[in-house]
Amino acid sequence: MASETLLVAGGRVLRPDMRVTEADVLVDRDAGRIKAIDADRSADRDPDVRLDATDGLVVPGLVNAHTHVAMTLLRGYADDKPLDAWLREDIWPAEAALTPADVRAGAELGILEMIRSGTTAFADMYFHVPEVVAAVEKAGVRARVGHGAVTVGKDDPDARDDVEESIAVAREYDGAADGRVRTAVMPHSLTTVSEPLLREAAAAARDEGIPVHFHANETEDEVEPIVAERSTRPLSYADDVGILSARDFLAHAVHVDDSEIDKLSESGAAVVHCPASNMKLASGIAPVQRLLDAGVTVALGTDGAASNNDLDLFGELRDAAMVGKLAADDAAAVPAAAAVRMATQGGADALSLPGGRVEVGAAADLAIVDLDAPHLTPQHDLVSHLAYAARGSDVRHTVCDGRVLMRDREVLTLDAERVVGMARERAADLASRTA
Ligand SMILES: CSC[C@H]1O[C@@H](n2cnc3c(O)ncnc32)[C@H](O)[C@@H]1O
Ligand SMILES: [Zn+2]
Repeated sequence: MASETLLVAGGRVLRPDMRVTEADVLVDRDAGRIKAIDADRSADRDPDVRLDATDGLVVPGLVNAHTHVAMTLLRGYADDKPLDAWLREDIWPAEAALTPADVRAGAELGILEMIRSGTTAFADMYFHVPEVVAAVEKAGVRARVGHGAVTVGKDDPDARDDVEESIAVAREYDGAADGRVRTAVMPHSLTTVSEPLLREAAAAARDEGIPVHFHANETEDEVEPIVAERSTRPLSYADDVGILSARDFLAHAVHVDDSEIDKLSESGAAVVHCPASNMKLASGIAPVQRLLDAGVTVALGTDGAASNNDLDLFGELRDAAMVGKLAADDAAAVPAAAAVRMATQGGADALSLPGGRVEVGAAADLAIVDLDAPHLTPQHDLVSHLAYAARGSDVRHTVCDGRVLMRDREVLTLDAERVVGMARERAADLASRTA
């Protein structure tokens, strides 16, 4: 029996080399792959499903390469503090009160927000991971998920338990949701996990062929103790404990020196740039153009919704292009195409997930951006529009793995009203419990 088809018809298409061409995109729904990109618009005149892309631009589904999705419940809970105080005084005490049902509600809310703004894949570091997996499965997106292990401040058995949970969760859920869920071992950071347990996490990940994901070089306060205690830079330490390989990806890399940029480039480890979170927590400005010049794979992440405060990756695209110029003191740095590559190809490559490119044979993970808007008029350069002018609310349809997740701005896989209502209830209850 012939497989079912989806035709995304009447639009323009962003190609992997950043050219924009007029074409229809034909999708094999059973395989979840792009079957044809047809400039003659004759690919399939009778598809099983048709999406209208008139006045639209078909782009790869965006990849949010670092978040803590259930932190949507903590959006606006604590603002205007630097990272360390924010985590210790507000966020960690609140997170200690989160139940599995809270994480489920927060994850569904975050995924709803991401589907609405054209994100089809994300990396998530949190706890109560089965709830995140269930939300991903239901919503139809892709994710690389993991349990974030923290050992600082815990006695030995508790510290070990947390790292073992990170390893066990990574083993158990890799390949869940028909392969849309992949995993990573996720030690929280180089300063919040002890050296022996970092080494154990690294060894387990290597044995399983699973990546390691962690926060690194986010603030000066995090770099200084490592340099003082170990007389080495944090990424040299990360390399030494075994968490800097071509599979691994780290969030932030704000305060990196030349030797660390070389290390990233030699190892093949990817960086997830989180410009909004870095600005809001005043962590610093990552040297993105220098990373790109060194050949490092750079992706974009929102970080959690409590330090952003949204999960709209279009905001990161714009922030990355803008702040990249400031960091380099050069208006030509991080041009629009580089920012778009980070949000698409860079994200898929960093996470080792399918997608990130609209090309034949690639995963059918797509966002169709509606160009018929005053703020997207005129249309001299659509790559410029994606980086500097488009917003998540411009996304008209979202497709992941060949399945339509949002059609004409209506999310089909989640009941938006129920998800928002549940998140409101859970957040109010959490606030009353932590007051
Ligand atoms: C233990 S699960 C992950 C953990 O990370 C916390 N977190 C959120 N944002 C950041 C950030 O910018 N740097 C470091 N850690 C962060 C989150 O609240 C969870 O506790
Ligand atoms: Zn983070």
